[in-house]
Amino acid sequence: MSSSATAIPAETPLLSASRLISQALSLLRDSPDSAPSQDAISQLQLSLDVLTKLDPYIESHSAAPPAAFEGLAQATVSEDWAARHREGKTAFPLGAQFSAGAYEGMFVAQVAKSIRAKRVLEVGMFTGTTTLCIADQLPAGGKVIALEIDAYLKDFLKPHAEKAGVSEKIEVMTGKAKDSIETILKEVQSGKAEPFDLIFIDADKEGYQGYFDQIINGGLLAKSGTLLCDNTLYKGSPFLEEGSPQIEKLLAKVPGISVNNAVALRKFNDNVLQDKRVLSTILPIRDGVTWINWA
Ligand SMILES: C[S@@+](CC[C@H](N)C(=O)[O-])C[C@H]1O[C@@H](n2cnc3c(N)ncnc32)[C@H](O)[C@@H]1O
Repeated sequence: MSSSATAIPAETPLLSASRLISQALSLLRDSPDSAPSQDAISQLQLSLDVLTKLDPYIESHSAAPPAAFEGLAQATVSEDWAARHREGKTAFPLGAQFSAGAYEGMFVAQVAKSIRAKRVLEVGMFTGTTTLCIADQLPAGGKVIALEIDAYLKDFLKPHAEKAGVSEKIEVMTGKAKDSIETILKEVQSGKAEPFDLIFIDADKEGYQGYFDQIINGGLLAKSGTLLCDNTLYKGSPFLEEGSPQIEKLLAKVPGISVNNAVALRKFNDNVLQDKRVLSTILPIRDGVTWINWA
């Protein structure tokens, strides 16, 4: 484990919520036989507000996405993903929640802008909400190469990218990301293409370590480049003790959580931390984003 041996207290919104919950629990424990304490209930309600209003507030007070984002978001939300999967158009059962949304899309785009990125790689595109945000922030001649297993999703993004006027800045490579990265690696290693200024890994979670190894071992990330990896705080699972009753309960009770993803991301976080070639910080952005640079 990293971090200083001396813990400096962090006064955060999550700490406010946890303090309120802890006080409510004490009130409930002190009156086990009577009706639930009204104080406890109102404290739990307040902590619920602090927790559930955090992400919407961040989103409403962060940079807005490009105008064409709205149509793409609406199409993403109204699509019948279960039907598309039954028809064999998507390899996996997808859903609107697979999109990183406006706030995270714009965060990735702002990173691209701040480092003056010209070449960006996105591993796992879905409907391209983040792709669109990135492309909108790239300078003329800039390119985001998005890797996506489903050709259906490439077609899904097309009209929205055209409407946004960023089609020439987006190249979607369909097929398994591992194979697409291998193809790109050959181009970069033979000098036919430049390494990437920014890479965003957001495909299958069990594949993260493999993508990281391909990228870092193969020199796909430019020397001053930034690598971002999504979902590294996967629903709260990595920081609950492995094998504990708490993690078992989380895995059993949180809808849509995958045990394999939880295991893979816990290992991935440990490996990244121990990899002396890179410097990394986990940012509590939505489901967690790890920010990685060369050490
Ligand atoms: C979480 S979504 C990506 C969200 C997107 N990056 C965003 O910011 O909105 C993951 C995507 O990765 C794709 N995917 C999963 N496994 C893949 C693989 N082995 N190769 C390529 N794409 C894959 C899925 O089809 C899905 O569209």
